[in-house]
Amino acid sequence: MSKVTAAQVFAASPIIPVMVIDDVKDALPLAKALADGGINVFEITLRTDAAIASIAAISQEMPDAIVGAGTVINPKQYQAALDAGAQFVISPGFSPELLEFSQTKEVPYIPGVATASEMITALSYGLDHLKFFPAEANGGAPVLKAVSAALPQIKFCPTGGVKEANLANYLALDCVGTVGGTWMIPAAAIQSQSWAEITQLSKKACELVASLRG
Ligand SMILES: O=C(O)C(=O)C[C@H](O)[C@H](O)COP(=O)(O)O
Repeated sequence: MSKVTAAQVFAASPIIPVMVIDDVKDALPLAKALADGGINVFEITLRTDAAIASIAAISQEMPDAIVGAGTVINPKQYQAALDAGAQFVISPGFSPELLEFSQTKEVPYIPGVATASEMITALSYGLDHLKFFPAEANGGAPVLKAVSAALPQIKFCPTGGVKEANLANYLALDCVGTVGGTWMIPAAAIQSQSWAEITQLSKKACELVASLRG
């Protein structure tokens, strides 16, 4: 497991899958299915009890992957994620305490933002790689295009409602570094352990990105 910056996280993969893992036994097969499809940056949401153990398992077994903790909403979770080996921490939003805490850690923090004021607040902490959440509900690519005219120093990871049908709108923007989403990981496929299906969907997503980005 190596140290990475937020810029390296964004550069490492044009797609960051948001992984909801209910059972730690699914962690490795799921991560390997995504990696087989060409995706090796992972956001494991802390919305489940199995998340921390899943981060630890994937970090240990897949040293070439970049493993992140998602939905981190307080410093306690932030620290637990770091202890498990998370290489980046990402949130749907931020709080003053999370921003302060992040300043004491080397592992990069990618806070979620939706407004120009939140973006400016993040910038004041030196954070310029941000999650735009929930992307589609907040106006999607047109909003990012408008906001980046004023704040061109920010790179975004739009997440929330991003899927194959609207991917092109986001990837057309220079301010979009990567996109987050779940469309290549249907919950039913995890439940039925259909790992080949997840590899297939990941491959398709990567091919689509390659064709859009040229
Ligand atoms: O918990 C978080 O921090 C999140 O990022 C919430 C969702 O998992 C993403 O918004 C993915 O949303 P969909 O791709 O629309 O399924």
